Formats: sequence, C-alpha cells, structure tokens
Amino acid sequence: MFALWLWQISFTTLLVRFLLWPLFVYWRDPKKLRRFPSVSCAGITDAWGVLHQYRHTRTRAVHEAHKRHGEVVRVGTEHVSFATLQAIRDIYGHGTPATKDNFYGAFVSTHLNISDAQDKHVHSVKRRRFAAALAQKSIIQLEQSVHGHLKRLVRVLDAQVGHEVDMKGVMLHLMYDIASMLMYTQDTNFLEKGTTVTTAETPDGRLYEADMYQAMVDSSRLATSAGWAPRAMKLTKFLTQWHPGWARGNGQRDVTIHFVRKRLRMDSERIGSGLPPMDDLMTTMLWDREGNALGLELGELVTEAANMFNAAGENTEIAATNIIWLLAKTPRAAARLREELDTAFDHLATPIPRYDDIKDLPYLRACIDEGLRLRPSIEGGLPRLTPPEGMRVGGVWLEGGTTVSVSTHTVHRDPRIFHEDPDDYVPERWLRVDSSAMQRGFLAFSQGGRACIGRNIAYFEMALVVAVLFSRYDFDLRSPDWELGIEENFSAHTKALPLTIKLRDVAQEI
Ligand code: HEM
Repeated sequence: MFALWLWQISFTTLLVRFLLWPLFVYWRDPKKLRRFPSVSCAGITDAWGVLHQYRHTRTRAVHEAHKRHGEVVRVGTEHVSFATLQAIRDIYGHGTPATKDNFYGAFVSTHLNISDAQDKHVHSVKRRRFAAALAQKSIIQLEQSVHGHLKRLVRVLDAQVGHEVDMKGVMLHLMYDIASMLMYTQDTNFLEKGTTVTTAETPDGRLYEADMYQAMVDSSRLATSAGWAPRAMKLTKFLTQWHPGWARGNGQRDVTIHFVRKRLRMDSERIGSGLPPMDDLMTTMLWDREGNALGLELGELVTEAANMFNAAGENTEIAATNIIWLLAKTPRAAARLREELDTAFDHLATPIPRYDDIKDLPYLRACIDEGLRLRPSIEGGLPRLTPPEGMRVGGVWLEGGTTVSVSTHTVHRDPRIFHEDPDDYVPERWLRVDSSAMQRGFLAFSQGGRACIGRNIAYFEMALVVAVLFSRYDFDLRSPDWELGIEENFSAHTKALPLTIKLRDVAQEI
C-alpha cells in the first residue's frame, strides 16, 4: 500500500516537473520567445540541447535549424540563437551589457576562473592578471622553448617517414607539451612518450597515473551537456551522477593539483637559494609585480591553471590538426603555401624558422585563418545572458535573463560575409582587399572583452608548426575525399587523422 502511494507521488511529481510545468511556462511565455521559430521541442524542454550535446550533434542541429528557419531561432526554453553581424556586435562587442551565461556554471568547481566568471569586475581582475604575461613580448621569451619542441617534432616525424601517423595524436602531444612549459615550466614530454598519461595527485596527496586528455574530454562532454539546461543544471548533474565520466573527469583536477604543487615547490626552492621565482603563467597567479605573494587558495590556483592549460593546449591542437588535414586535401593550397615558405627561409639548412621570418607571410596567415573559419576549435554559439533590464540583439528586443548566442558554425559559412564557396577551403579569400569586413564575422577567437586572451600565442604556435610541417613534409590522405571526424564537446575535438608522411626533399637531419 505504502509502495503504491510512494509510486503515485513520484509519478505525479515527475509528470508535473517535466511535462506539465514546462508546457505551462511555454504557454505563459513570460519572455515572449514564442514569436521565434523553435527547433524541435527546444522551446518546451532544454532536454533537446542536453541530449544533442551528449551525442556531439548540437552545433550541427542548430546550424540546420538556421538553414531552415532563418537568422533567429529559439534553441532552448530561454535561449535564442542568431546568425548575423549585428548580433555579433550586440552580444560580444566591447561595451555589450550581456554577461557570460549561467551555462558556464556547469564547469565551476570550488572557485571561479577567468573563463567562467560572470561578474564583470571579478573577470577584469582575473583578465588583467594574465594580460601582461600573454602580451607580445612574452612570445619572444617563448620562442626558444617552442623551438626545442619543434626540433622534437621533426625528430619524431622523421622517424616515421614512409609510414602512416596519426597527426591528431602528434598535435595533441606537441601542443600540450608547449602549454605545460608556458604554464608551469614543466616538461610533460607527451610527444616523445606518445601518450597524455601522467602523474595525478588527489587533494590529500595520493599519487596515481591518469590520462589527462581523456579526463578532460570526459568532463567537458558531461559539463557542456549539463550546461545547456542552465535552469535545471543541479538536477541534470544529480540525475547523471552515476555516469563514470564524472569520476574520470576528476583525473583532470588531480593532474593539475600535481602540476601546481610541483610548481610551488620549484618557487620555494629557488627563493630558498636566493633566486627570483620562475617566470611563467603560474607566476602571475602567485606574485604581484613587486614580488609580494598574492596568497590565492589552492582551489583557485588549480581551477585557473586547469582552464588556461586546456585553453592553450586543446584549442591550438584542434586548430593545427584541422589545418593540416585541410591542406593535405587541398594540394593546390599546399603548393602555394610551400612556394611562399621557400621564399622566407631555407628549410634544408634551417628546418625550424625564426618566427620573425614567417610571421608576416600573407598566405601562411590566410591558410590558418581559413582553417579556423571552416573548422573553428569552438564552433558552437558562445552563450551570453541579457542584463536584467533586457537588451536589443540583432534588431529585436529581448527580456532580461534571456540566453543569446551567435552560431559560429553558421556565420562562418555565410556567403554574404565570406563570399563564394563558403563550404570550401579557399585561403585566397583572406587575401581580398575587402577581407577586413570578414574579420567582423570571424568568431574563431570570439570578439570583445571576453575574446581569447591567448590569440597572439595561438597564431605564433600555429604559424611555426604549419611552416615546419609544410616546408619539410608531404602528407598523403587515405583517399582524397577522406573526412576528418569531429566529436564536439565544448570544443570541437577532432578524431584521429591518419596521414602517410613523406619527406619533401632530401631534408637535413637535425
Ligand atoms: C587556435 C587556438 C585558440 C582558439 C581557437 C581559441 C578560442 C577561444 C575562444 C572562442 C574563446 C572564447 C570562449 C568563450 O567565450 O567561452 C577563448 C577564450 C579564452 N582563451 Fe582561447 N583560443 C585559442 C588559444 C588559446 C591560448 C593559446 C590560450 C592561452 C595561452 C588561450 C586562453 C584563453 C582564455 C584564458 C580564454 C578566456 C578569456 C576570458 O574569458 O576573458 N586560448 N579562446
């Protein structure tokens, strides 16, 4: 009797919570969003976005909805997606009243980091801390260390000439090796080890081995999925707590704890021997300019470090992998790129160029920008929240507390912005005299006050990697129409990229 009664209560609660209440809210329409065409049942339930994200198909589904319904589409109970230049300016431009959406709360652990802080003041304190360290002059400091990594890259690839290599794996290991030098002055050496398995440390000090990349992908998949139900995030996390991905995701936190504790010991040893602290991105979180300790808690150091390490590692890895694939399948563009590289440096004498020799090469930059346009590392719309008083986006008035975004995948394919053949890889489009207009529609690094803070470093790394690879090697795809798959989480992680490597000329051993 009691069981029956309990069952009836549970059934009624679920029915009200998940069906009747959403239908009632949809009908009442407090934010007046029914005027926009809605994709599938997204206007009634956020489960649409959560499930699509979990299956890695959300961005493509939003893109299809824009193709079907036009420039403004409702993609969540309180989320409107746009695909216009005006909306980019309104949502992301400098001075926008919109803030980061509650979506980012899905990634928050014990403390906020630069990427998930919503409050503008909290964000600007964090952003200022990193800005100086990431300014152009740091690129010069970074060059020597990146050269060392590129020499390793050439050694690893030379040993594989004539064989098929997974270039996604190679880029993943290389870019995370560079990121760990930038962040912690620690050499992960993933590239030569051929794995991202490394030492992790629980908060109470137990050491174990974890696959850092897999842990990051697992937690990103689940957190991004939960994030698309920002108003039922706790419930979504509660209902999915059994999922092994959450536990595996802890590996990412524990790897970072190990990096950070090791890094703190490095500083205390140096200071103990009368030397100044290290000079890397961690330094900006540990010491102010006068050398006084900032005293941040371990939780804040760990979340900032994990966020920056991933932002630097995964997005450059994804970008480089996509660019290599697009050039390998577009021999005409690869040939023109090689011609330009050959005028800039002698790859036989110097396989690793100086950044100064290549940084202003227009076609190299066009190849990178075109790769980032067609296959941006983050291709979904970046969600923002309208302020309490509401705001106008792309010519329409939206009530306060509405989630808004611009679908990067969609605007990057808009022929009104990027001209003809927007689905093709055509670096030449970036050489047009009116290409600056395309910059307004270019969202690979987002725009405005929350745009990528590591953009210069990203271009620096990508330019050097692409220059080294395409001056020295030829890459053969399994077949000319072979497609590089994507498994989108927050970032659009690529699948494996098998390419057969050939030396372009008789290249010198280094
Ligand atoms: C090709 C490489 C890269 C791409 C495509 C990329 C893209 C982006 C995008 C789209 C955002 C905005 C995310 C959002 O609004 O949620 C962002 C933010 C950010 N990126 Fe990058 N990024 C790259 C490389 C880097 C590097 C190398 C670093 C660090 C050295 C970095 C650090 C950051 C940080 C800290 C933020 C948050 C900025 C803020 O909220 O103020 N990124 N990036």
